[in-house]
Amino acid sequence: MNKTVTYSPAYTLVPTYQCFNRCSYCNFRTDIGQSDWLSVKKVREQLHQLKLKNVSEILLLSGEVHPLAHNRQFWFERIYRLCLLALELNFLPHTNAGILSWQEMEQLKQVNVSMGLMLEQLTPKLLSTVHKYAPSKVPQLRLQQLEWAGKLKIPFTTGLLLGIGETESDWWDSLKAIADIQQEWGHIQEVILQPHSLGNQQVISTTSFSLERLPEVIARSREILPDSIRIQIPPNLVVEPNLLLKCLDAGARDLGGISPKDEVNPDYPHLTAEYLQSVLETAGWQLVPRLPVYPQYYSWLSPPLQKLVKAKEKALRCNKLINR
Ligand SMILES: O=c1nc2n(C[C@H](O)[C@H](O)[C@H](O)CO)c3cc(O)ccc3cc-2c(=O)[nH]1
Ligand SMILES: C[C@H]1O[C@@H](n2cnc3c(N)ncnc32)[C@H](O)[C@@H]1O
Ligand code: MET
Ligand code: SF4
Repeated sequence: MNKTVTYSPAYTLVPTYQCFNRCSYCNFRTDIGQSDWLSVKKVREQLHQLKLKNVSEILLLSGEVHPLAHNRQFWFERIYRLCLLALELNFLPHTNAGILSWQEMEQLKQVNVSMGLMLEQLTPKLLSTVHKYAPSKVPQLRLQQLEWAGKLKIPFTTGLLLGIGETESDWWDSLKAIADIQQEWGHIQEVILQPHSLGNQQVISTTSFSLERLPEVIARSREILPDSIRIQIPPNLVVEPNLLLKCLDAGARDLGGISPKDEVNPDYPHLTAEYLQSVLETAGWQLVPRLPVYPQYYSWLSPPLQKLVKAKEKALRCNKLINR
């Protein structure tokens, strides 16, 4: 068996924390007008400091502006501009900015090597609970986004948020929906199985996902999802070494972006890749860095993006040798 586990050395940018949705599990959002927009100037400074570190991915995670709000265009252009800047500085952008119009997605494809949107869960019943005030979380809308990304040939990351009030059979329904979309379009690189983890900002006082169930969810996901999809789990939310190893035994093969701060779950700091490697080694696993786009999708990218990706791939290989 190939005992390789991947992760993406990443840095997260947040264009805005302001969000018109109110998912009751969210520790990220602020109300409209209650936080600053990330400026191009500030990002330029931040990214310049990063230049020598081994970071390849810039993950842009954003709060959302209502599609009909007067500042939707301003929001979109800021995100586009930040992606461009990241590219100019030789980083590879991956944007998850929630629901986008077809045109917005088409434009972001030009400045992203891959994009993401969590399905969360397929069941509509969450629309009367945790998603009651979150119009962006309508499951059919999210499925449509996954299909559009497929039609536009955008390498994509999606996933489930576990433990937000869904049942066990809801998990399998959500996974089957993703499997069906993959069957048709083949653009889904990874599925994140994200355990809902309580933080100190969120409005509900429900419980976190019971982590000990994660290995069985992974094992069943491995049966439902096609082999072309890698299963990702966040190591900062699954910190107990034995549990992490059980998740790998069950079929997880990717640890996602490892960045200085997990913006979505700021109460759960990331461990370093070196530490994770030391845990994985005890069971014969090897942790290797990857890019935010997998090689089988390189031909989907525009020629300038392909060129940059190939250069980054080379750099990744060299760094790996230097670090050994
Ligand atoms: O590559 C991605 N990683 C996503 N990640 C994983 C990310 O790579 C890292 O685990 C950290 O969030 C980086 O700070 C998420 C993590 C979460 O806690 C919640 C949501 C996401 C969503 C994405 C995503 O769309 N694309
Ligand atoms: C960007 C993604 O972050 C996830 N997300 C939002 N809040 C939490 C939380 N408390 N715990 C874990 N994941 C969360 C959702 O799945 C969203 O789509
Ligand atoms: N707002 C987007 C979503 O929920 C991405 C960031 S969530 C912290 O899909
Ligand atoms: S999870 Fe995303 S959509 Fe929901 S409130 Fe938070 S930022 Fe907004």
